[in-house]
Amino acid sequence: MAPANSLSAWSDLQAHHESVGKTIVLKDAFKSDPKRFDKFTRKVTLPADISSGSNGTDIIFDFSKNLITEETLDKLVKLAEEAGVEKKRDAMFAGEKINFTEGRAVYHPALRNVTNQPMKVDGVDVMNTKGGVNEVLEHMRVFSEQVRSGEWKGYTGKKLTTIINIGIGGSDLGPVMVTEALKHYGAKDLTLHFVSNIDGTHIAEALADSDPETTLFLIASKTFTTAETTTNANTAKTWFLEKTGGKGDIAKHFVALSTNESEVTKFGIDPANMFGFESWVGGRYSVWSAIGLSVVLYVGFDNFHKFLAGAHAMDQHFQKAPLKENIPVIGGLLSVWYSNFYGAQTHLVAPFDQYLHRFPAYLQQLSMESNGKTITSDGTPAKYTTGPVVFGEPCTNAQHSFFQLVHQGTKLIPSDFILAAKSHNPVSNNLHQKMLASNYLAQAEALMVGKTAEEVRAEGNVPEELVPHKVFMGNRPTTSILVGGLIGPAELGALIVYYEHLTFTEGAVWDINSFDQWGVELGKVLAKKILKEIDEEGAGSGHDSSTGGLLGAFKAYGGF
Ligand SMILES: O=P(O)(O)OC[C@H]1O[C@](O)(CO)[C@@H](O)[C@@H]1O
Repeated sequence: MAPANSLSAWSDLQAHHESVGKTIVLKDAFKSDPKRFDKFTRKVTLPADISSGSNGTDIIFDFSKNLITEETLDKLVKLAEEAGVEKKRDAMFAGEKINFTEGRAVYHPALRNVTNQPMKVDGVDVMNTKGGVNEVLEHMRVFSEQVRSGEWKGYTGKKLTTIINIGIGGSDLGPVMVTEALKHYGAKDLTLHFVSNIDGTHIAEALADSDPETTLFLIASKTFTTAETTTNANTAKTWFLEKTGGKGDIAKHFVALSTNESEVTKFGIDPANMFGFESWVGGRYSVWSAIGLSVVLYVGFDNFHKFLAGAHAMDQHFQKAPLKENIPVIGGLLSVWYSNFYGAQTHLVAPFDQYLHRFPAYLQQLSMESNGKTITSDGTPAKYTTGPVVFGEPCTNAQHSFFQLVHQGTKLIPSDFILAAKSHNPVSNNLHQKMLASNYLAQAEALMVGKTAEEVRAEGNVPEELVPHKVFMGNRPTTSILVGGLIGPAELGALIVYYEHLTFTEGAVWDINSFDQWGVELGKVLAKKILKEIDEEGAGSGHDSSTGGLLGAFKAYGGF
């Protein structure tokens, strides 16, 4: 594919930005077009049998508070066409090796293919082959039901009531985020810990809280070679064997979620207790795979299945909807619009939902590990900016911390606000929910309409020298996502996949490979070398004076 800036739609958008984009005033656009909300709002509906609402759940994506006209959207769609977004999407769903730097298919949609469409990689039916998607799902179902019912017992015959998932990156962030988001559905008699950091505090705190007789360890690692995970897993194994006086049965207390059977076996886990998946599942897309076992254990298989089904519904929308109606495509094109034509460097995602408090952290890996790239498909550097810095926190908390900058700072920060119409906890007669919703609506409105100097003065009693400080420029774009009911498993699945395919669309336009992650390697290699040097005499070799100086100081102060 060609670099994005060589496409004629790109130059067209540049001209359009100069003539139209720069001058759009959103509040005026709403005044002059009463149908603007309808024109730029899109909806998916999740069917009743999977959704949390008895009549199904609508999820509304209101793009109308973005700096676009109908012409802008048409031109962005043209860009997607010229960049081959549909072709690339179809290649992904056809199991082609679109991860061209690793020679791999990108086939995580198969993991949530609950309607069992034929899906093949290299001619192999990945759904029904031995060890394939359906077989692993069945293994997850059986195992989770055994653990949840107490039929699966620890080495002294007790029910397992503590689950410690040891993994990092995609083998941690998805399970953490989803179990938090679905806490309402979680088994109340299970305690979950997620240990990811190599900082010994993380595993030590989890172990301190746990009883070896009733603890199940899930060692979650696609490669089973990640230093943090293998080190934490070995520490957990040593703790388990010490605490049980060597009587503890690893087979009853340790399972592996991985693609690497030989490393799993070397660690001492019986391959019968391994839940596998394939190399075509990228780490940041792996919560749908065996890596989601902690989710299944916590919320139960039926809920996990609904989670997959909600994701599948969004996959189908992405595959079938025309580009102009295609919700993740529009989201991705808006990101391109702001990044490449307005110079925006960031993207804020603020869920107005406490259960979604880890959603932004999850999206950071999804987006930034996927599209934090410079090199395009022909091996040359992109001459345009690519993946934005994604950040966020739940609201209303974020409003009381960094929203000052979003409202009055010098940067343009395109923002997504997410709200569910219904709360799982309608306490105080829904007072909290109504206040939450009023903030969700008010923030987007305030960011758009702003406040002029005249309006500040009209409030009265404002000293003239304070007027400029109280002005809000407004015209700051937001996308409002409204789940028309509760956020249950299916709704969550659909929301995640919206962002997955938004990220896909961005990468497809930018002509980069969204599916590798070479950028994490260099630091890993250097850390290995330095780890050795900590145990050797001196302050290492071949380092710059800062690294060498700090290494020496660390050894002296730490007594190493
Ligand atoms: O599941 P693994 O193989 O332990 O990898 C963990 C994470 O590490 C990364 O490779 C980055 O270092 C991520 O892409 C991945 O999700």
